[in-house]
Amino acid sequence: MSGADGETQRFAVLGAGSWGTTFAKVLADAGRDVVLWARRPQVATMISEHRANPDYLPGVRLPENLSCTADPEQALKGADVVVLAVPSQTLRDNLIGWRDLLPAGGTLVSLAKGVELGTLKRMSEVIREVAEVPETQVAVVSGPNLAKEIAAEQPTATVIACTDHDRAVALQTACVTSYFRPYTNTDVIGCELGGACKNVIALACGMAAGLGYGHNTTASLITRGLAETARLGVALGADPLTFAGLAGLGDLVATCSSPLSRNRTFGERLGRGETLAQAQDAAHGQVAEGVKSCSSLRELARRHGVDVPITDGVHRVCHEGLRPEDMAAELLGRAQKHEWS
Ligand SMILES: NC(=O)C1=CN([C@@H]2O[C@H](COP(=O)(O)OP(=O)(O)OC[C@H]3O[C@@H](n4cnc5c(N)ncnc54)[C@H](O)[C@@H]3O)[C@@H](O)[C@H]2O)C=CC1
Ligand SMILES: O=C(CO)COP(=O)(O)O
Repeated sequence: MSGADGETQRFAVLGAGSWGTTFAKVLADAGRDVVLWARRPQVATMISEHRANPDYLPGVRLPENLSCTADPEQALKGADVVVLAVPSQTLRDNLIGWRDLLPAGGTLVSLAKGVELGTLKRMSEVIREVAEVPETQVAVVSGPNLAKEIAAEQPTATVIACTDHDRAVALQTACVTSYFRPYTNTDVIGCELGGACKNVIALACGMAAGLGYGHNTTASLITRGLAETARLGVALGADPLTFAGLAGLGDLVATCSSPLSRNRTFGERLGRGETLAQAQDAAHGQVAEGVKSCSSLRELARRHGVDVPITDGVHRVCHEGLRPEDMAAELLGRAQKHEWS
């Protein structure tokens, strides 16, 4: 990777939703040369001419040194680092369209938090497969990173995970700002699992809030959610310590507690008795990844013989008509056990 200090790299951020736009702002604020790709030309025009992306980040002024285009070829021209910021279930198809434009030897970075339906692959696995690159060329960013807070330059930390430590350090250097503090990790599996699972647990916490339950219920779901995330992660080869870190507990707490979380908000609507379709309408096209990842994670856990009762309940509420109050009763009515068994 050119420029270990991050100075000479050119970044393409593909996806101008909440997180893609915010991450591009972070890179621009860090002084990097960055081009953002927006799917809709009107979004690209709005960003280029008015320094704003009001559909996703109302009230946020984007830096002057951030350019935006709706042409992927233009976004990717000369890029050393490609940041993928589209919803996880769309990553494969988008990447197939961009494959021939990707830089040889460049770093591919996933911002997406999900597990692909059908293949049950993590996003870095999808990237490796489609782009035909080694795992050392793929990095992921994951942590307590609610886009709107970061766009408002509120302090936060994150994890940049790559099996190639030097590559992770180069990215860390490239995106550090006064409000954004990245740490490195080589446990890509754990960081990705943490990011995908917390969306499902946030749906459960939202359901609990919608049912009128308080902080004890939320804390119990967060803690037992972390236990099932770690169980699954370890079965897949993750380092258990990762789940105590920013991409595990950190992201879980932020997402399960914040009204800014789309997953938690979605779950809250279900808990109040709305249907899946009503909750989807209210999301206005913004992604609540856990609604799909609950199914892929549940299947992944089944294949590895891992018990994930909260994820299973969320799947059944979202896709099999179980009522949230019945999910709560079922979770409480399970056979009693030791906390760590
Ligand atoms: N928003 C947040 O606070 C954070 C989001 N993430 C993750 O980043 C990924 C992207 O999330 P956001 O930017 O928040 O999503 P979003 O819903 O705000 O934006 C998604 C973007 O992808 C584009 N896109 C490209 N192809 C698409 C397709 N086929 N269908 C739908 N959209 C398509 C959309 O036009 C839009 O610009 C997700 O996996 C999410 O879990 C991770 C950390 C923070
Ligand atoms: O990943 C996130 C925070 O780290 C964003 O969560 P939501 O997708 O639920 O808004």
